Amino acid sequence: MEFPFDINLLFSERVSVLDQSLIAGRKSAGRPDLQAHIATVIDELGRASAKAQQLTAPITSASKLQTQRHQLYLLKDGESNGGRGVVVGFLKVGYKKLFLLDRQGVHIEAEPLCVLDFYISENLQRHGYGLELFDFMLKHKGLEPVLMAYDRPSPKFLSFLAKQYCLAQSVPQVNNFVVFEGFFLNRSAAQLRKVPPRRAEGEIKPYSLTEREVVRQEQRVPPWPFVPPHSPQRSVSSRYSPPLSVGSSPSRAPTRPTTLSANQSPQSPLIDRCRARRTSDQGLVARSCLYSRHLDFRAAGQQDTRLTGRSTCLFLFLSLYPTQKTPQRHSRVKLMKRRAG
Ligand SMILES: CC(=O)SCCNC(=O)CCNC(=O)[C@H](O)C(C)(C)COP(=O)(O)OP(=O)(O)OC[C@H]1O[C@@H](n2cnc3c(N)ncnc32)[C@H](O)[C@@H]1OP(=O)(O)O
Repeated sequence: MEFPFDINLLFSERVSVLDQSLIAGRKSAGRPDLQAHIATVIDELGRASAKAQQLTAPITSASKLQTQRHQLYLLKDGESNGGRGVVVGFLKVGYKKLFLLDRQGVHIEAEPLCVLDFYISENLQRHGYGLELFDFMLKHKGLEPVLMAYDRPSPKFLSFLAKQYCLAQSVPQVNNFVVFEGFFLNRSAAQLRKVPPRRAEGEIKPYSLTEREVVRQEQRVPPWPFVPPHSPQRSVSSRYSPPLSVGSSPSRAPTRPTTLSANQSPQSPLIDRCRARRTSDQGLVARSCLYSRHLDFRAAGQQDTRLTGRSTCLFLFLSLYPTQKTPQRHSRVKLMKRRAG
């Protein structure tokens, strides 16, 4: 591929490695004019590759390279074009977090180096340039081709991989990436992570969401002190109950509007029921405040020291049953006070 400027001035090495900075060697650093030419070369290569693969739009361009953490290996022939050089082709790679299926159909989370785009000028294909470029990248990355993933490889590229690296047996996937037999072997446990089986209600979530999901699961059913053992919230453990936050009221059963009629004395059963509800509401408020405080502390990565130890149990017991006067309560409070010191 020829350009109206000197390729050797832009790229000093036979193979140049470009990244977000679009700098190829010391010459182009701090030279916006040279960087503009480099951008022109990348854009032209991206367009030619897209055309060769019959893609609707290029997947490689200078602006894309500047925003993505990919690496582009560019091969030139410095002697051609009267000594001004020509660009032979390029290979673009990058790490991607993928959910893959191994031979047994188990979902595996991995972040392999992937071949994202690969192109050799039409008139120079089948001359060994593709192999030269690919070998350079493998050496530079210290990798074996079997450990890489391939983003929707074209028939020519599949033929290339089979011929040059004996990669023919692929492991079926549900996405566009192709991996070959041996991909899942010889990898450390840290490189491959088994993904828990799919849940009935949804898709496999990206790693970060799975982490959040764990936190949300923890918040679903608060531990005992925050919810009494026989409360409905506790028995319906699978139902989601939104975490309580500071200042919010605890949820209550809908209450019918109550108006006192003239013949109702202050000692009427209705008043007693209201008192009972007020008392239980106080307990609820105390519980919700404690629990929301506990969540806030946990979110801030701190330990809620006031909620640890035996004194906590006493505090909670008193706040949950503030007006209960029974011999059992009396002896229990005494015992707890003694333990709390
Ligand atoms: C993830 C992706 O990037 S997919 C996109 C891959 N890119 C393309 O399809 C763009 C068009 N093709 C090309 O640019 C090139 O053919 C490449 C990059 C695939 C290979 O580069 P080359 O320089 O041709 O490869 P090289 O000369 O080292 O190896 C030749 C082998 O590649 C394969 N190959 C190359 N061209 C062809 C072709 N037209 N038809 C079938 N196989 C081909 C063959 O296995 C060939 O061996 P053979 O000649 O004995 O049959």
